Amino acid sequence: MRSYLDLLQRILNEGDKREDRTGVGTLSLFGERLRFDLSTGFPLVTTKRVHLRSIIIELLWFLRGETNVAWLHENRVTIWDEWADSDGNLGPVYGKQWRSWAGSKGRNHDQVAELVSLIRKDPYSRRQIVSAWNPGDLHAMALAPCHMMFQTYVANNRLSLQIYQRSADMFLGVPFNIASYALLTHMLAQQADLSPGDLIWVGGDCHIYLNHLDQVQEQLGREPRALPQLKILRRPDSIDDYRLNDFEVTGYEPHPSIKAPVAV
Ligand SMILES: Nc1nc(=O)c2c([nH]1)NC[C@@H]1CN(c3ccc(C(=O)N[C@@H](CCC(=O)O)C(=O)O)cc3)CN21
Ligand SMILES: O=c1ccn([C@H]2C[C@H](O)[C@@H](COP(=O)(O)O)O2)c(=O)[nH]1
Repeated sequence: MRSYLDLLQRILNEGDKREDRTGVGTLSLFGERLRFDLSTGFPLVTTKRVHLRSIIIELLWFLRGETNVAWLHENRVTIWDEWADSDGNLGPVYGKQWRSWAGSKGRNHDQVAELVSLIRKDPYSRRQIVSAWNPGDLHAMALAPCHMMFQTYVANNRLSLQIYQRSADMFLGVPFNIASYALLTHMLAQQADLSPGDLIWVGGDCHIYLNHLDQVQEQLGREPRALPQLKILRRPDSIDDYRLNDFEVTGYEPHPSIKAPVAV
């Protein structure tokens, strides 16, 4: 994860200091890319402890098509609470757009199921895309999608995935986002009988919140450690059938966690 740390350092050195929607203020750079070869290890930040359980639960929640925090709560995950209304609703966020994008003539599009079948049927298709950016629904979402679009690519029996993140909270959100899409790449590859290839993360506005600067400095003083390995313990029948205990991570020995307030 050296490349992630290098990007943090570059934002500290060269970032544009600016106001933002939350009122906290950030240092920001635009248009950055990180690449991880998933065959060499699972990209989970080691310079602080990252809570993978929350990440897996959040991804399963997206895949269930959920947009209410109730299911997250049943699984003791609270990361979306600040944005939910009093009934727990977030509006038509990722789960809705991924699994039932409302198209014309009342037709719903299950983009994820369509992606899996397209990867299987036409691995060289250049249309292997899932988008959460639905302009007609943005007004009703608690937060506009940050990781808004991803594309997959098959070569040499390896499935690669590129994710575009328009807005990236480099300290809190991005370690979650990278691990989440690495998991999704493993799952999609397994469903298509392929090996996981590269994960390419592309960030638009890549920012460090001004109340995360000490935490980032603390992290940059630490030596990154070997990446853990991810194993999926069985082959579920479909992308809908994964459960928390299907995932096993070994060799994760991170530095201690570092707390930081989330900007709302
Ligand atoms: N400003 C901001 N940053 C984000 O990363 C973010 C948002 N807003 N809004 C929507 C979601 C919610 N996400 C979040 C929210 C909180 C944490 C967080 O507090 N992480 C803690 C551990 C929390 C836990 O596992 O329970 C951390 O130390 O990483 C992470 C991602 C990512 N997104
Ligand atoms: O998965 C996520 C979700 C959100 N973020 C961050 C990026 C920004 O700091 C905020 C969103 O604010 P906007 O004003 O809508 O850009 O949340 C993230 O990094 N990852």
